[in-house]
This record gives sequence, structure tokens and C-alpha cells, in this order.
Amino acid sequence: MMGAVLDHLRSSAWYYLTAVLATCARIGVVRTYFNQYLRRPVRRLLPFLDPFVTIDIAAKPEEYSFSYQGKVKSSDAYAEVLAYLSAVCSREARELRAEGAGEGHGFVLSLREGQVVADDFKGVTMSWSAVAEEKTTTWRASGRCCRLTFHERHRRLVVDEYLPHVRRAGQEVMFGNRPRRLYSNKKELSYHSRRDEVWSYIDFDHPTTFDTLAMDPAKKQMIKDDLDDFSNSRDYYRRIGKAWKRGYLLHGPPGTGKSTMIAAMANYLKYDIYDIELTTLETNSDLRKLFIETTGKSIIVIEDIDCSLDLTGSRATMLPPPPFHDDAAEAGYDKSRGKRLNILTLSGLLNFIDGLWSAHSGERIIVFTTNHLDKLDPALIRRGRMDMHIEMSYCGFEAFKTLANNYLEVEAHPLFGAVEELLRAVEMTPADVAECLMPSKRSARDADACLARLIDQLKERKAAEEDKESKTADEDDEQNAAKEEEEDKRETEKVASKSKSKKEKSEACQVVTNGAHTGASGVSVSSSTDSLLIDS
Ligand SMILES: Nc1ncnc2c1ncn2[C@@H]1O[C@H](COP(=O)(O)OP(=O)(O)OP(=O)(O)O)[C@@H](O)[C@H]1O
Ligand SMILES: [Mg+2]
Repeated sequence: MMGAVLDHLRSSAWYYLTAVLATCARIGVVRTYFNQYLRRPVRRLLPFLDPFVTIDIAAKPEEYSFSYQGKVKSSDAYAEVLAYLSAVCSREARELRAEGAGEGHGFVLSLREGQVVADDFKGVTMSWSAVAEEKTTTWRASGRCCRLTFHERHRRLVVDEYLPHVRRAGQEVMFGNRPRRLYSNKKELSYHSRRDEVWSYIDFDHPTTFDTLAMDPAKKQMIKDDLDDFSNSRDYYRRIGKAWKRGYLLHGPPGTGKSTMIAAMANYLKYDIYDIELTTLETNSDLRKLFIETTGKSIIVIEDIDCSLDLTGSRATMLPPPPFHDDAAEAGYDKSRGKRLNILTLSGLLNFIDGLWSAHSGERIIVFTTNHLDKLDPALIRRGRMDMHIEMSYCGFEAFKTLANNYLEVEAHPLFGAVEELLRAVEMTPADVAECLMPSKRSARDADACLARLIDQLKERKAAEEDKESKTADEDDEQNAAKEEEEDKRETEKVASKSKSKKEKSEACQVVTNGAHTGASGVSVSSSTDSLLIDS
């Protein structure tokens, strides 16, 4: 009995095994046949059956995404797509996920799995959906993925234009979402230094805007228009074949708002600032190294360019590197250290502004500031290099009104008239005006007291200036009187000496006349009264 059961089981196991093997073989034969003869025609037919194409852009798997600093770095393209879609998602999608942006306090909104949004590009609808990435290996968890679906006939548009547009716009959104940065250059540079070894940064959170910047409103508007023009002119600069950059020279006395203007520019354009301290650099190649490590959408600043280095000489007279120069110390060569010290030259700086390196990716603004425009080499500031010269001047009434609004929150006041009149007569920097408008007690914005203090200060300055003027006038008068007296004295002396010489001449004539009488006695007299020839 037992033996019969076993026989039955064995035979049925054999039956099923052979059946399975036969099916597999059949599938294998069919697959081979399909691969050899049918795959291509079916693929050609597919667009007719399903004309939609999909592209997956996946997040980088976490196990690969630890950077050397130990932070998780998501795939650039995926993050850019998410940033790009964030605005569309917040408008259209009903089921969203929100994740903290990599930097800053913002959120990035993205689609929950299975959700779809549509994006229009040049009249074509692109459809984006969130899907789970297909597993490629058994040992790693499936990641997230953005799937783009579009019609076959828009393939070229998507590949050539839409995807680059998505990345660029995504980068801009990511850049805009993070806080602005203020970079400063590190001291020790080498040719192989990485970006983070060349620049260090802090978040730039300066509150100045063009609204709070005190200056003539027309001039302010002109600068804002110029910045707008520049930042929207990518295609224009490409077309005319110029690097996408613009130079501004800010000049004026200390405390007139040059640095404040740079902060306002950065906040207006949402650009980072790279503040270059030239005095810490040794050679032109240091400068180049710094420059190539800057990114697009940045303002590169060199403050007090007149004091930074001896960049005022002409290019021809810049010191050559040793050993061609006699005086090694003067040439910037430290014999004791066997090292060049300071051979950063004007021509190096000019190359930095408009040499080949200046054309690498993205838009850049270069700003120089100086208190002494006249000290700079014309080559450094000629138009084209520094496209716009902006004079930051003493506080006028319009600028004062901005400061009064900033500090005291008043737009009109009975004391404004007096201030206007005094500002016309006295030169005071916005920094000094601002100082007067700072209330002594922060809690009480006492406009009357602050304005009265400003008026007192202005009056004091006016009196001091008048005093100085009258003193100079007195000094001038004294000097003039002394001069006149001296001239009179000289004149009298001249007259006296003339009359004396006349007298002497007349006496000499008399002698001659007397001598003529003695001519007979052997003395001959020439007709000249100046010389007497005596023939003995
Ligand atoms: N035009 C202005 N608008 C608003 N605030 C100003 C202006 N000018 C000066 N201030 C105030 O004065 C302070 C000093 O100004 P800022 O540092 O911009 O002057 P500066 O021209 O750069 O001077 P320096 O030549 O000494 O570098 C600023 O912090 C700001 O509060
Ligand atoms: Mg300054």
C-alpha cells in the first residue's frame, strides 16, 4: 500500500516537473524568436499604439550620496526638477509633500506618489508625475523619481530646450531659496586649492534695500534700471559676443554709502557677494584662482581700490618680477624667505576684469569703491571696464527724507524746512545725518528731539564753516596787505636807487666835463659816459 502511494507521488512529481520545464522551454523559444524577428517592428509600431514618451529623473540612492563631509547630497538634476516643479505643484497639485530646503528656512513642495501636474512650455503640455523608481538591484531600496511624459512629436523640443530650461530655472529657484552669501578670500592659496579652501562665507543678511538707501531718487532709479537691464540681458550679451558682466565704480567721501549701495545691489538682484581683499594676495595667479572659483549671479567687490595696492602707476612702469630688477626688495622679492611678496600688478587686475577668465559661466558684477577718484589709473576705470561711475555725494534733502523715514518713520515734519535750508548750505554725509537721527532711547522715536539735534549739528557746522571762511578771508587780507606793503617797500627802494644812480651819473658827468677841460693835458675822452679811456 505504502509503496503504491510513493509510486504515485513520484510519477506525479515527475509529470509536473516535465510540464514546467516544457513551458519554460516554450517561453524561451518564443522570447528568442521575439528578440530575433519581432522586437524592431513592434518598437516601430509602438508610437502608433502609444505615442507618449517618458523620462525618469531619479533621486540619487542614499547609499551613494554621502559626500566627503558626511552630508547627504541628492542628485543635482532631481533636486533641480523638484525646485522647478515646486511652484507648479503649489498651484495645482492636491496631494503634496513638503521638505525643508537644503539651506535656509524655506520648504520645497513636491508631488505625492501617483499625483500628476501639467506644465506648459512653448504651447506644449508636459506632464510630470511622482513615481517610485524601478528597482535595479535587489539590495537597494527603490527611490523616488519624477517622471516626465510628453508626445513623441515633441521629443526634440524636450531634449534640446525643455530639459535645459527646467534645470536652469530649477537652479535659479534653488539659488533664490537659500540665503545670500558673503564670501571673503582666505589668505593661503595654492594652485590646487579647492573652492572651499579659497573662499569662506557667512550668510549675508544685510537689511539695506534701495528703499532704505538715501540718495537722489532719479539717480537711484537709474541704477535700478541699469541692474534690471543687465540681469535680463543674457541673450543680448551672447549676441554681441561680450562676457556677461558689468562694472560699477562707486566714488565719494567716507560715509556717503558706497558699501551700503553694494548691499542694496546684492539684495535687489539676489546675488552673492565676493569681497576680495587685495592686500592679502601675493601674485596675479592668486587673483585668477580666486576669480575662477566665483559663481554666476555674484557681485565681486574690491573696496578702497586706491589703498589696496600700488595700482595707480601706468602698466608700463609696473615692477617686473625678479631677477630682472636691481632692487629685489622693491620688486617684491623677499630674499630671506626666497619668495615673491607682492607682484600683483595693474595688468593682472585688468586681465581679471576683462580677460578671458572673466567670461566663464554666469553673470557677474564687479564693483570698485574709492574715496579718491583722481588717484586711480585711467586704464582701470575707463568706460567699458567700469561701465558706470556712480558718485555718492553728501546728503541732499531727498536723501535726508529717506533717512528720516528709515529712522523716525516720519514723512513730513514742521522742522523739515529748516533742515532743507541748512543742507543746501552745509555738506554733511548721510552717515553723519543718520547718526543724529538715531534716538538716544531706542524705545522712544522722538522725531522732534532728533530733528532738533540734527539742526543744531548743521548750524554748528555752518557756523564753523563760516568761521573758517572768515578766518581764511582774514588771512587772505593779511597776506594781501603784507604783499602790498612789500611791493610798496620794493617800489620805494627802486625809486631811491634810481635817484641815487641818477645823482651819481650826474656827478660822473661833471667829472667828465671837468676832464674835458684837461684834454689838452694829454687825457682823451670818449663820447661814452660809461667808460673813460685814458691814454697816458
Ligand atoms: N546713502 C546712505 N543711505 C543710507 N544709509 C547710509 C548712507 N550712507 C551712509 N549710510 C549709513 O552710514 C553708515 C556708513 O556708510 P557706508 O559704510 O556705506 O559708507 P562708505 O561710503 O562705504 O564709507 P567708507 O568710504 O568709509 O567705506 C552705514 O552703515 C549706513 O548706516
Ligand atoms: Mg565702505
